[in-house]
Amino acid sequence: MTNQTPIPVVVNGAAGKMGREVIKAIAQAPDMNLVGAIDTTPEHQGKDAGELAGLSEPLEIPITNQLEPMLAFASQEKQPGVMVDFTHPDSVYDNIRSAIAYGIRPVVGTTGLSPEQIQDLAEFADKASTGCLIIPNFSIGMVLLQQAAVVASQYFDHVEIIELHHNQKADAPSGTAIQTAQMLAEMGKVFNCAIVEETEKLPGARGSVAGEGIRIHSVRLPGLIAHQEVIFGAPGQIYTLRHDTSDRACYMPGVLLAIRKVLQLKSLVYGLEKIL
Ligand SMILES: NC(=O)C1=CN([C@@H]2O[C@H](COP(=O)(O)OP(=O)(O)OC[C@H]3O[C@@H](n4cnc5c(N)ncnc54)[C@H](OP(=O)(O)O)[C@@H]3O)[C@@H](O)[C@H]2O)C=CC1
Ligand SMILES: O=C(O)C1=N[C@H](C(=O)O)C[C@H](O)C1
Repeated sequence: MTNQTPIPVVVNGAAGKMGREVIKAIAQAPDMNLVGAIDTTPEHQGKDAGELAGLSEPLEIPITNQLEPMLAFASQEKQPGVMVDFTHPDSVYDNIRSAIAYGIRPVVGTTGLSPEQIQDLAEFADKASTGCLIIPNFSIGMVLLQQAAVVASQYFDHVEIIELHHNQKADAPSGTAIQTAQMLAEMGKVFNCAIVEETEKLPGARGSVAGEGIRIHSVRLPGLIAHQEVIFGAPGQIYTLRHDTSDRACYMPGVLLAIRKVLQLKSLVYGLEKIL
């Protein structure tokens, strides 16, 4: 490790399930320094971010709901700063724009951005020549599953996606399932040509069509964390790819990599596979 100044990092959504995990990971990364912890939850205001994350020692960084002043503060650091965002689909677009406006590089795990919003943010980041990473899934296992699915899609014409998550998840389908379907749709063929005329006796029974005929089904249950199956079918065979998350720690190597990589970028990049 060199003597370089640590990367100043602001965590947005610091009191959430992912935010707490990110704070623990940053506290253990010698090349990073937590400079701000934002969260809107009223009962966590003023609490120490480290203690809330379960660290034995306080980090002396209190949780605040003041994003803009914190971005302004981080922009005064010697090193360019990074904002990690794990908040909510309703706020993430504005959070990214604010960070870029202050010259702070966003590393975004929050899902639920529309394609139009992502396009708009890409133009905004381009104009500001500022790196921005939007990563629907930070786990290496999911990148490998998606790569395997792309290979399989060359040989199978029928595929459906099932994603299963905890029931506190705000958006459906998951950002990962949408990205997986996009990757398959980019293969340049139409999947799942119907061989009978189908009638849905209950609306939604056949899931939602993401593009090129690819259907996504969303399951929400307590007891789940994050899981995805991509199921290919052909006469006489089924090929199933499945990824299971058993601990949110699985996302942390990807988050730390993204914090380091975003400083080298001058535009918006979408997907962990692009920075590996
Ligand atoms: N890319 C990836 O690999 C992963 C992505 N995710 C995504 O990350 C997001 C967060 O997930 P998770 O941590 O499980 O969710 P949580 O609800 O546990 O955490 C979100 C936190 O952000 C707070 N919050 C909400 N709005 C704002 C805001 N405008 N500014 C600051 N803080 C805010 C929430 O407070 P309050 O509860 O009071 O609203 C909460 O404390 C989701 O979109 C999820 O899909 C999750 C896991 C992995
Ligand atoms: O909300 C979650 O938990 C997760 N959200 C992301 C998504 O929507 O794809 C990533 C992972 O599935 C966990």
